[in-house]
Amino acid sequence: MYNPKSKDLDREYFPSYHTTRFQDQPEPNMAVQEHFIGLTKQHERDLTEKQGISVDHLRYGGGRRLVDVFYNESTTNQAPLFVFVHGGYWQMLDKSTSCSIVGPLVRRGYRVAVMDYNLCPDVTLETLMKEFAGFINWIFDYAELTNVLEITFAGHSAGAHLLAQILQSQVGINPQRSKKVWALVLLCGVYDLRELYNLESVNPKNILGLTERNVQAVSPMLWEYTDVVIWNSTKIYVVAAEHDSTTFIEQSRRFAELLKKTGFRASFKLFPKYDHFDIIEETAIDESEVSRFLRNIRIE
Ligand SMILES: N[C@@H](CC(=O)c1ccccc1NC=O)C(=O)O
Repeated sequence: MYNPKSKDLDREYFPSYHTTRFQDQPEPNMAVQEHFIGLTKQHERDLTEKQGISVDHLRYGGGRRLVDVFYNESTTNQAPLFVFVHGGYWQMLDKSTSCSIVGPLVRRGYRVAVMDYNLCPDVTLETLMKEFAGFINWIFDYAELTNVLEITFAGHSAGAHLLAQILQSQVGINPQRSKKVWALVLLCGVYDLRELYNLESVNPKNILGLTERNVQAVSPMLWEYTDVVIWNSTKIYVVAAEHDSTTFIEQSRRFAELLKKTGFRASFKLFPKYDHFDIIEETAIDESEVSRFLRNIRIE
């Protein structure tokens, strides 16, 4: 139990119920989600239409396994690479809602990759995670081909969960590769799926394909990490938003503790004022708290 006081687990695992915005709307939770989708799609259009940013469309596999890489005329060959993985409970959203983070980072010299992945129920969560491991290896191949020396990965919500896999030895990252990873930023994620997979609201008709037997295999909080030393130059930030549920905040806090105890350079950070959605929306604003945090990682 991550929030022993709660009697409503559906609510604990529905981030939109915890926003303090849109309180004048009949259903603030619907409003916050609609706003998020509308605004993030606008951010995507602005990149090419208003900000002079270019994009390469690439593919790392079949179906929806697509990657967009953004840069502008000042981007150097040796630019650091920033990779963003979207959330949406493994069943919604795509790269058109993943581009808020791009503008401020491209303007500060990064090349930024956002990606799509096959969603549940087209694939089970176990299959999605295998495909995501394929993406991680693909992006390191891409980095090698393009002479990238430094990579930062960030994931939001379900995307943070997917990204945690990079630390698992089965994914097969070697020390040459892990040394390139400057930071791993896990924003508002879930790392233990045992409470969540039984909830019809989050996992309707079990579209994630989870059972009591395989839920441990998809829960980073329950894994054993054996390849810790290869990550000794990577900073890991496990971040939660103040207006996330107690369960979400506690999952992040405890995941950070677990990583620290295991020997990773991990820290927990609670971002005041933000909720699950504006923490991503505001990555589009050059001087927002979250943007400043993301770019300071490099100089910390
Ligand atoms: N239906 C969920 C939506 C949701 O969880 C979500 C939406 C956008 C981005 C991330 C999300 N959550 C985790 O991946 C809710 O209403 O909170």
